[in-house]
Amino acid sequence: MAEVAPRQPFVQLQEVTHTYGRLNRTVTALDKTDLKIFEGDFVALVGPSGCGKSTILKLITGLITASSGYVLVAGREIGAEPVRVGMAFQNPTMLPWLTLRDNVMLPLKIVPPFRKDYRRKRKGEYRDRVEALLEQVGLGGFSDKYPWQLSGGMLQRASLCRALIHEPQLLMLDEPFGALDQFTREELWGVMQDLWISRKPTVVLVTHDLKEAAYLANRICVMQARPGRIIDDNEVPFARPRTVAMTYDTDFVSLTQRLRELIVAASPPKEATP
Ligand SMILES: Nc1ncnc2c1ncn2[C@@H]1O[C@H](COP(=O)(O)OP(=O)(O)OP(=O)(O)O)[C@@H](O)[C@H]1O
Repeated sequence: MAEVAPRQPFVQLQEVTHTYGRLNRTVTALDKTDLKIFEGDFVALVGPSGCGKSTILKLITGLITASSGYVLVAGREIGAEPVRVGMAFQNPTMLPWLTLRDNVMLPLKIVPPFRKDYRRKRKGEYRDRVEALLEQVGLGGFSDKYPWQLSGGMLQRASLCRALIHEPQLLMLDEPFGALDQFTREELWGVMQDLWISRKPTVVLVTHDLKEAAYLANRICVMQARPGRIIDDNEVPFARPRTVAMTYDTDFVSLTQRLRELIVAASPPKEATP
């Protein structure tokens, strides 16, 4: 019988250590960390403040270089080949002088291979593509509005569109729903889930919200601080599409409680206050 080759991870951290600062003022943000993320996966990183979640995002996107160890994307060391990345943060940072359509269109103007065709396709295909995506996230009819005319939830929807419009191989989400009220946040989980189901990008989500991690991710990696390490890697077994109602089910609540206990145990002790 022919042997089946093992599936190759799309992103791999091998014994990665990252230290910020120099001389006697250094912080080991990440210590000998291993992580494998497969194509089309949705991985959430959770853990106490300062455990190195954002550092992992920066390493995977090549914004910083590991002090030691290897960061591989698509089987090659990061930086060897350009990788298309989409990002969304807590603050949607839209350009105020551009309409929603033009804000979402920006990556097509900047990122290869799209930028080469930008002028030619701008009025046609690219514009339709932006409109279709805005429609999918419930922003149909708002493309001519300016950022100041929209609510925080609407801007975050647009920010997800901007992160996805250029079909990124990797989607990095750094607490994208952290500044929204609970209802808007839950609505946006649904939007994000629909986008993931229809496009299957490889996603890494950093969040402090354990319910959000369990709603959205296929895998949840729990980290500890000082030094930053992954101490637990959980498959999330719940069927998709997930709903807010499911977050009250016993299995869902047990999972988030277990994660919470792990994080509390992994948090550095609070300094005593006089
Ligand atoms: N540019 C930097 N210079 C020095 N130290 C840094 C720098 N960036 C991060 N750190 C430190 O590295 C550690 C990990 O930071 P990182 O931002 O990755 O953590 P995090 O888990 O994303 O934190 P949070 O949940 O609070 O956003 C922290 O102790 C932080 O203070």
